[in-house]
Amino acid sequence: MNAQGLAGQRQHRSAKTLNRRAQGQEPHQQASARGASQANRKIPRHADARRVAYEALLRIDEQHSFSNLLVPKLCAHAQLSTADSALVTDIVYGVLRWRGLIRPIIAAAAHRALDDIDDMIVPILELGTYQALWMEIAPHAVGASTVVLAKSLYGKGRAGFVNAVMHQIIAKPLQTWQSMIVSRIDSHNQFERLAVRYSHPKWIVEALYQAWKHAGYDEEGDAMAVVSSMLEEDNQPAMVTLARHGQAISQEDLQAQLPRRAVVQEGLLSPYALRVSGVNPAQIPAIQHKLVGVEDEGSQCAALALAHASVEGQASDYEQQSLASMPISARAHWLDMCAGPGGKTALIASLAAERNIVVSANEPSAHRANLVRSNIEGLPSEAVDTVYEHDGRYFGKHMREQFTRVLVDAPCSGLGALRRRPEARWRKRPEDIDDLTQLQAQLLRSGIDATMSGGVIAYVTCSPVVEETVQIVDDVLADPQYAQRVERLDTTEVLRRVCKPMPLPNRPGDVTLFEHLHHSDQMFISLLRKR
Ligand SMILES: C[S@@+](CC[C@H](N)C(=O)[O-])C[C@H]1O[C@@H](n2cnc3c(N)ncnc32)[C@H](O)[C@@H]1O
Repeated sequence: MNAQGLAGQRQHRSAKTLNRRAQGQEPHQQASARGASQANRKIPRHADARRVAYEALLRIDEQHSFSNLLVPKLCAHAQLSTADSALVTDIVYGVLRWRGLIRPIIAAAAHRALDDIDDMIVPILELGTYQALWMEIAPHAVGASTVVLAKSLYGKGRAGFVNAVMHQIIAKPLQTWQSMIVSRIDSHNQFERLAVRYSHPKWIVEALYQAWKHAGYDEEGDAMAVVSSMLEEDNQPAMVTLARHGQAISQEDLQAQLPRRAVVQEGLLSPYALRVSGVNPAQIPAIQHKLVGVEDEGSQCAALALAHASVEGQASDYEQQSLASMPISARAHWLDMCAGPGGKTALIASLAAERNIVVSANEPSAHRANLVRSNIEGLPSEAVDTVYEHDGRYFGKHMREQFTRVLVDAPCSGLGALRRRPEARWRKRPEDIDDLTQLQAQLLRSGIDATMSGGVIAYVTCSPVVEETVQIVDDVLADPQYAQRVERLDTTEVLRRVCKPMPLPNRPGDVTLFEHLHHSDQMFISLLRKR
């Protein structure tokens, strides 16, 4: 199958789905196995783990559910054991991550296009393929359990088909399938080859390539090999990272609260970070008391960069004269303009409080604004004076030059955090980025306008995509209204000063953190100062 064949197959498939949606029908309402399926699909209590995984996949596809919310809910409903719940999570997340390769394998093994296979059977084959080729589960046992699942839901006929396809699939190891499928793609189409090998949409592979080329790291080495490493990282589950809220608790006291079984690693980038696995964060007392949050290290670096960049002139005077004895309204203020759910708010507000500075947070979504309020409960009451629910563009107009530091953690495509959201890569569209860039630029302008002379603005995204990052900053700074009034700071210098030693670009200016280099989410940080 050539590149166009694979891409065409996916497009055709989604066109088929969209067409059904346009007619008011969900995909499951038309395929041939459907009549029986609806009755059989009600998950019984104590259902088999694979049956729960199947239901999760269907609902994620049909109802656009989020896997991180749906899977625990279904596992709880089915009263699965902890081990079975972990199995369901592994399988569902694995299929969601790898389906860009799993689907061509199924099509090749079935000797037919995926569109010619019943929509209700494809997820059963996806689950079987992932378990047989990716997990260390005996392939023949997987084949048998996959056939049993198909038979129990859709009867003997379809189980026979599943049996035949699974038989083909387990006959070859993953590497053989991978090479075979990739070799069918034109060797000149390197992006498509990487897209299929590492199961990403091609446009994301191209966007990551461009992001790397712009990021200013050592140019030695093959950029395509670097992109392969990034894609590989996207397919690995991320470790949980904790962020201590400033001096609220020491690293030692936090470690003492972790259960013995926890695997603990010092932060790689942030002095406030602790990486953990084998522990449910919700059960750690310091998390319950909001002295510590769950926050990726890239985000922690962004918060630290804002807090430690040098302010000058009026902003510097304000910060130095800000005293605990002063009323809150008279103290220096920082603004967290796009704050929900409040991970960065808690860290920057704890750092600000150490200097008698107050943070104002803002989040237009009421639900997310409440998450911000909840996230800051462990901080001293004067650390955050208000959680506004405005559109961020309000501040540049109505609170001009009020803040000494402003964080614009802009809404973005989130392509830098794909490893945390297994289904996200298939839901994003290049048009999503076009829709966001205008808002991103307006929020940055608003942030600059809300900053007083000598103050600092951090423009941050958890996306490395050039159009959402460096291009936004370049365009705003090229505008004559801002060109003379704003200078770009050297973010590499600030991160070198406040974070642990880490790879940084070879030139001064903005920094993009990359999963494969920093083992954090991909985070873009640009620091600007108002003249
Ligand atoms: C990347 S998230 C922020 C993450 C947050 N800073 C944290 O660390 O937890 C972007 C946020 O911007 C909010 N947002 C969307 N449109 C906005 C607007 N017009 N003005 C301000 N915030 C907006 C979104 O609701 C979302 O919560």
